[in-house]
Amino acid sequence: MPQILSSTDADFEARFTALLGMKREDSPDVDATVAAIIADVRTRGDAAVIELTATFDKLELTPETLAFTQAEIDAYCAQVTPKDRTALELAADRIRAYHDRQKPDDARWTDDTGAELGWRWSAVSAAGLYVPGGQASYPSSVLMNAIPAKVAGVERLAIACPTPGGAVNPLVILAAKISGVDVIYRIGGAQAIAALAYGTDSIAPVDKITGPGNAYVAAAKRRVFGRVGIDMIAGPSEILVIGDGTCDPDWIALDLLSQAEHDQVAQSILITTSQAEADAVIAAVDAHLQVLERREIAGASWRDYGAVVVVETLAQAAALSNRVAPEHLELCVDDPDALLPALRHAGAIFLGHWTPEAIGDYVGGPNHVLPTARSARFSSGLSVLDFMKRTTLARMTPDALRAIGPAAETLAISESLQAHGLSVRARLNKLND
Ligand SMILES: NC(=O)c1ccc[n+]([C@@H]2O[C@H](COP(=O)([O-])OP(=O)(O)OC[C@H]3O[C@@H](n4cnc5c(N)ncnc54)[C@H](O)[C@@H]3O)[C@@H](O)[C@H]2O)c1
Ligand SMILES: N[C@H](CO)Cc1c[nH]c[nH+]1
Ligand SMILES: [Zn+2]
Repeated sequence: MPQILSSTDADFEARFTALLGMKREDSPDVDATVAAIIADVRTRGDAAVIELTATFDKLELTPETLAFTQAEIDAYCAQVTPKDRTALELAADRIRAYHDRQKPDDARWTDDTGAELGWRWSAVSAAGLYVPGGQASYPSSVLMNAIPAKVAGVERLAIACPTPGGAVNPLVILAAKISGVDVIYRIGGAQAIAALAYGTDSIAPVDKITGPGNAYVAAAKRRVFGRVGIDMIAGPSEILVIGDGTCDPDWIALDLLSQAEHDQVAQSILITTSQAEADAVIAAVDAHLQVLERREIAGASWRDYGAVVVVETLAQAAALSNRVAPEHLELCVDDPDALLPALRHAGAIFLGHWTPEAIGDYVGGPNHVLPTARSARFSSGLSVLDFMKRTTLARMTPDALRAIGPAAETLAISESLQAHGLSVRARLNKLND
């Protein structure tokens, strides 16, 4: 059974706070394991990656087989059915169209002193794209990572994707080909993140690592940050549905299960103003859990981390949702636009009964790599900007330097940084010659 809470219960605040504090992924155990894996890869390079892949993915590799060859890529792509290819291409087109709109503009202007100022955006040179592959395979995550990187103009794209026991989903390979990826490594987990960050003899290091993954992947990304850039913590999936009793409870149940089936530590929460809806959704989830293919994973997630919260008003629901800051937020209410202004913290919001979160996972257009573990309070879903950085530009003229240079000199003296002041003064003196 999930946790069942009612806002009128005396212990509601304590129980809701405990729900927020649940440790689903950042446990000290995971972090200690990840620290040891990263250290091993830094020390032993390919040998460590190969050994860890044998341990965790039950796959024997050599330095020569770490990456798929072109012949393998072509052979896997040829296995994809026309129906699957068409669906993948539709998804790719929609994701590209959405992300094309995110391209930022450079800026350049001259202020009233004559100083020319601005900024210029440029792409990182090489990106490492993590595509999960432990408990499920994710062709869609290939597109969600690679397309914004391409739109940004990244020169070299490397994918890391585990293939447990050597099992390969041909759609993952086709998605990589469609989106212009340069190399696909069949490695996963913390060892893949470490290899992309630090490099090995066979794996060239990248500048930025993006993409979702399980708790080990998320912990590894936290640890390599600084050596490389990362997008965000996109860990085990989450969904929060706000209901007002107007949606089919079966639809809500399936939406909750769609994220629960990702991982035993995924989290699905319903907050509703209707006790009848809460009861009906719980019953519908139970019914689906009898037959769902991934019922073990989804059932464990629902039992251990699921929650149904009954509240008195939608305003209350919105306030609680903001405290959760979920990865995905579905507004299964009669008037989602009326509720939207009250919702500040969520990775992605899905408006109305006709917008299942699963559309966003595949074909909606927005990115499905989204912040989890309450990090939507301060970060956003993957975008073109994650693959770019902004460089500022400045050009002084003699007049501009005359106007603002003395203030710089004064501030340099106040910081006891003599050379700073002198570098400005040398030019001002020249102007006074
Ligand atoms: N937030 C998002 O945007 C988003 C998007 C898609 C998927 N996801 C999440 O990605 C995750 C995918 O997880 P997954 O497990 O299927 O694939 P994964 O590729 O993330 O993880 C598999 C790897 O985990 C490592 N691993 C597993 N057990 C380990 C252990 N005991 N010690 C050390 N390493 C270990 C192995 O190296 C293995 O290769 C799910 O949690 C899913 O919810 C999130
Ligand atoms: N819901 C996941 C993000 O949490 C993304 C995904 C890919 N495929 C299916 N779902
Ligand atoms: Zn999903």
